[in-house]
Amino acid sequence: MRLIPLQTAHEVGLWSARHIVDTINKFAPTEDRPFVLGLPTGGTPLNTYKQLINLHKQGEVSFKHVVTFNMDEYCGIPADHPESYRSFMYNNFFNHIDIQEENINLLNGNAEDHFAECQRYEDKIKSYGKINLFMGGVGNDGHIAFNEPASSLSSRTRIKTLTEDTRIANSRFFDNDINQVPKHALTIGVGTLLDAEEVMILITGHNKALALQAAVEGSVNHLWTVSALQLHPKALMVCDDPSTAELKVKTVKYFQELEAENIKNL
Ligand SMILES: N[C@@H]1[C@@H](O)[C@H](O)[C@@H](COP(=O)(O)O)O[C@@H]1O
Repeated sequence: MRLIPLQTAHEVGLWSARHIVDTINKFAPTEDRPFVLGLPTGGTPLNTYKQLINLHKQGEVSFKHVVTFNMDEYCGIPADHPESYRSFMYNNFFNHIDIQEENINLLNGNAEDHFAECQRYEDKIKSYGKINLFMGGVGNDGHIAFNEPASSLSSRTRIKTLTEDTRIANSRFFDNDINQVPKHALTIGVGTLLDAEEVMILITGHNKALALQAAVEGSVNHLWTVSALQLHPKALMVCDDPSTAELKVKTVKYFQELEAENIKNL
């Protein structure tokens, strides 16, 4: 695991966007060999999306040959609901870049047959071989995508019941009214995420400090599904200072030293 200890959420946005752009450009995608990018929603990645749009406008990256797969989607709200993850992605990212509509993959939370919809998604990912880089956030309770505590660490895309904690946390997007927050969502599984070539998790704010501690210093544990990344050969945690509050000083110091070495060796 590589942990990038930064100061602010803004820096997390800059660093992660630069990492995505550099990884896409190094891959040099073409129509026949597209770059496959996994994407999250939430408040945390907003800085990254803004910065990716800036870098695109400055001509530093094209998304023409990038295929995207989003992590999750609510069930039971219309696709054009302002808080659907589809709306979030178009409003905050897709409408501002040169991605081709047919390269955007989103789960349909209103599919009549959830099982078939989730299988279709898994099959579509497989048709590209693998996801090259999956970006994610983390819930206060350490969930990744909507893999709530006690999710199987080998789970695949499926329907999940959201915990009350998650619905309370997400009620800030629904007039602070938990009754408006959907009770179910379709989500990629922990196993789906672990299959990606590289996983980059963004962690900002003091309310994520326990999740980061569980991810880095805890043991692999299905109650903190983000801890499954300890099993991934190329996992990257990009953090701001408040989110590291529960880590041991020596843990943060070690990762700071590693990054200082990396910069020296560039
Ligand atoms: N399903 C999403 C997750 O993918 C996201 O990581 C989490 C944290 O969101 P935020 O970044 O707003 O704290 O919220 C939701 O539960």
